[in-house]
Amino acid sequence: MNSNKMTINLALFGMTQSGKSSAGNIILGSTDFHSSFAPCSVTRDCSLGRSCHFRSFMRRGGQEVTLQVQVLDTPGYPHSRLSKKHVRQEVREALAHHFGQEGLHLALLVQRADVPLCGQEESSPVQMIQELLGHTWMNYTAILFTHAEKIEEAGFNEDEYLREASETLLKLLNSIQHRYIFQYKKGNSLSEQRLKILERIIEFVKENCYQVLTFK
Ligand SMILES: Nc1nc2c(ncn2[C@@H]2O[C@H](COP(=O)(O)OP(=O)(O)OP(=O)(O)O)[C@@H](O)[C@H]2O)c(=O)[nH]1
Repeated sequence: MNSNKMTINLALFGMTQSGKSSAGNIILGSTDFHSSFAPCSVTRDCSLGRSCHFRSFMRRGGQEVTLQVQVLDTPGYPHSRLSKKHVRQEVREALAHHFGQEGLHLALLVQRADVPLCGQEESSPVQMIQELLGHTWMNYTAILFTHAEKIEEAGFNEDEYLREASETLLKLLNSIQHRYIFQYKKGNSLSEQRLKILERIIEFVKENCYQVLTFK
């Protein structure tokens, strides 16, 4: 790694229509990923998007670092058309292809805040993360709650929401050291949202001492 340049590698996981592509676009500040409402799964293939280079965003050892973010968008899991086996294989190959050598800094589990996370079945995205990232998955995973404006509309703040969350979600948050981000569609401008999300992601990556997971 060039000490004045840093690339942060992220992968998005989540159920169909949870808002993965839209979150990826917000993080990258682009429209690289096709995002739309549908009564079925939209994304069929993995794809990698790259942000522009940010200057004056991050410092390391007193030096200004130029930062670039790479985001891997993945098909929803479970998928409305593709088998679970197919999706797992597609994502496994994409992780090895894009992050095999460089490594993955953080997997974002994209979860709708207005859909309670209940008992984790074999077909849940968390199971896929565990399978693909291996036994240290919990050190490299954070939850990105989309549709967070629905929480506000229902009169909850973030702390109240988390206090009343399902046992499954609370257990998951405990195991990933309470790494979570709320993404709001209303109110803040897109660039404000992006900045807030990026700051949290960088915080998590720093707390993890910039460690990465590699895939052979
Ligand atoms: N209100 C609201 N809508 C959102 C939010 N995030 C995404 N959406 C909408 O949800 C729909 C699905 O978003 P996508 O980004 O395509 O979701 P996806 O997980 O990539 O979908 P698949 O590829 O089908 O799995 C789109 O209409 C988005 O505009 C959010 O935070 N709030």
